[in-house]
Amino acid sequence: MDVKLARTMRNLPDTLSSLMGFNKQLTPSWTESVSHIIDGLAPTKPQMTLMVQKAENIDQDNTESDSKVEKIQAELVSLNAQLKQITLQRREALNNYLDLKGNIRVFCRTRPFHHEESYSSRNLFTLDESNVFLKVAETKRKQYKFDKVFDPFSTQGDVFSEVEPVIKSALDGYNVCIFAYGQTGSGKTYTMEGKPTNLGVIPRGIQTLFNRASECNNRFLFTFSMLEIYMGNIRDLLAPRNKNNGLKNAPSLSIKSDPDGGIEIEDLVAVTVNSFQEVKRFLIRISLTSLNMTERRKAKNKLWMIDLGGSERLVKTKATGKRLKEGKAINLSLSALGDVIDALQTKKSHVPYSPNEGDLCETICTLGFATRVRSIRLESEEPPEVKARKETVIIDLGQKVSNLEHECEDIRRKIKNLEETMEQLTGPPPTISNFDMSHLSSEELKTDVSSNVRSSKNQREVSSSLPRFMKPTASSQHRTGLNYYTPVIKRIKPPVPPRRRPSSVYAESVTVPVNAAPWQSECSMSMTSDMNWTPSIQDGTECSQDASEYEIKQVIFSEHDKSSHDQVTCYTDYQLAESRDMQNKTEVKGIVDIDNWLDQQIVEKTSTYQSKQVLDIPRVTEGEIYVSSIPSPTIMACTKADRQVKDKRIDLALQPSTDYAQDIKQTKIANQFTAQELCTPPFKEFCRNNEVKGHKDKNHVYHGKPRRSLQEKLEECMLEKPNKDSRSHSLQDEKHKIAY
Ligand SMILES: Nc1ncnc2c1ncn2[C@@H]1O[C@H](COP(=O)(O)OP(=O)(O)OP(=O)(O)O)[C@@H](O)[C@H]1O
Repeated sequence: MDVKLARTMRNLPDTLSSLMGFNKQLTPSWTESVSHIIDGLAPTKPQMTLMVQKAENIDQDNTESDSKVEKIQAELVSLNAQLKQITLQRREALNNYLDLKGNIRVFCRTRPFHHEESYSSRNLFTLDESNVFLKVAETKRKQYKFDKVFDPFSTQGDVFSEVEPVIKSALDGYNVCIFAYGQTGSGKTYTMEGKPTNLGVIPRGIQTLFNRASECNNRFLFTFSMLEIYMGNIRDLLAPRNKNNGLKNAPSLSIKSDPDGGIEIEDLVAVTVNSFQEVKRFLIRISLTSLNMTERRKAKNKLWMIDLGGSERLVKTKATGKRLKEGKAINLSLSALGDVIDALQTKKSHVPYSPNEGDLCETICTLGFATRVRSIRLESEEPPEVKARKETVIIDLGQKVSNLEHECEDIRRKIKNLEETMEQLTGPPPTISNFDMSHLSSEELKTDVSSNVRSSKNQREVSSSLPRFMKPTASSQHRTGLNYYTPVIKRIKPPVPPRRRPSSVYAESVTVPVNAAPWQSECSMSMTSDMNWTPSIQDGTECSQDASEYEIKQVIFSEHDKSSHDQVTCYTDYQLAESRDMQNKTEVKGIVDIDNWLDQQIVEKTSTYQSKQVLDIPRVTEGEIYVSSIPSPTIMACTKADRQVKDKRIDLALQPSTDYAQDIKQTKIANQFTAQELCTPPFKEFCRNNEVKGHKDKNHVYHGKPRRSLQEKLEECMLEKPNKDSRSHSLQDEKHKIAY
């Protein structure tokens, strides 16, 4: 009946119009057909009853489903509000916790002894939770105090659990810098990078960032850069290259600061990454120890994770030639790092970021000095009762953070379930297409890049004898009459909806880093440059800082930006939808998509790099430990950009209490002791097959090879075809490498 009825119904208008006007059609056959239609249309009584019932059921169903949807919507609104509230509380608690713990925190980790290490050296130190006691003479022990001491049995997880809260705070808009300091072989790389089976701080940190970012209501854009500071020059390790334009010839980059206090490294390639897996591709591929950076839009907070060059003394290394030069520069750099920290710690009126006020780091000094000095306070100044109260508050806050994190997780789970139910009831939500995230980030970066290039053109003429990144800032040029100052071009900012500031704490975390940020992120670089400046002038040696860096730039969009879409979507989804568009935009502006970047490298005759890279990496099993006479400690310092905590509930002095400069100084002294009394250079190297290679001259094995820059290593990996010679050369030359 249905098909027939449908046809009849379709014809009904014609039929009715005929009835109304065209009497001539009232023929017997027409009348018959109309009666037939009417018969068909009129349901029988039982049919009618059924239809009415059906209609009632549908109505009822619709009403039920509508009320269900309404209920879910209401629940979602309430849960999202709760989540927002709890997230703010968590953020506030976490930041209070970190502030109380100290904005500069120093950990000491001693690595396990190798079985070949002398037994006598094992009695040279003892440890407790926060002290290392070093036996410096028969009856004399020196005490070194840290925020936490990790004994040789500590795991990578133990170390990371101390660092993790600081890394999480980077997502809240704080600048963070984590670096490892210690002599060669003390375990810096192991701690920072780890091994594939036992990941260190850097990969764990990156993973945490991605995990947290995907849970968060904000959207993030992570970009990844990698650079090396070597012999006074900054080189971009991700810059496109080919055979003719090898890394050796790659131009040195300059650090540029702008009047806003922002610091940028000009023309630095930034590759977008969407997941930990993508970052891992870099790690695998480049296999470097390094530094990470997160960047919050507007606030531009950065996370740096740095594996510094070895801190051993030159007298011990007996290095000559290029190696001596490099060693000198590294040690000068490290000692300048100590001086900077010392000045901050002891609240000296001048922080030797730089030799004079007219150099590159002027802006950094100005912006960073007050913030840092305010945050540093010697532990000994703290009365015991305050300390005790502080400890209690820290424990409470730690517990609070963890409870709140659990609450957040619960709520997120509920939200997810409700959204799934909603989807079943109403169908999938519309896809987001109107939120152009790429233009926000890339526009900003575009202006940065272009302004960098612009200022660099001017700067290039200034003091060309200096490494490029040490050139004076625009403002100092201006002040010293060089007049190379070029104002940063007016940034074309994309239209951004007004930012919502749900609470003072959130507002702080959004706004304060703009002022407080520079010192943290820039100190890494400024220390590097400053460290080198004076010595380079004084002794004429080349400057170098053998630290390499990863950067992850992160753009966080305010919740308001996102709330217009009324749904939580992680960046990855968005990125998929917009990837082509974004790619086109970002490539022009110095940000490239990871696949593109990798393709570029492969196209540029690097098809062999992977096997080369693998060959270059000695596989050291977990059981193996690099030989050194004493597991001299790796010092890890974590810093978080300071800002005032306005939580009235905590009426304690919030100054941190690390004796950092003292620690650094003492570490230097310790190295002297170890050099005289304790150290015997390692005498074997690890090979891929774990075979121990003996050497006639042990010192030669340890010191004989110049420190190869990361860039050189990379270049070798990228440009050379693997051959037996290079492979054996590499295996013999490389004492050890990062095992990624
Ligand atoms: N905590 C640890 N547990 C086990 N092995 C460790 C630990 N720390 C370091 N090692 C091992 O000691 C060796 C030297 O460590 P690592 O390469 O990290 O030193 P480093 O300080 O980074 O040296 P360099 O300054 O030359 O880069 C490596 O083989 C590493 O696996």
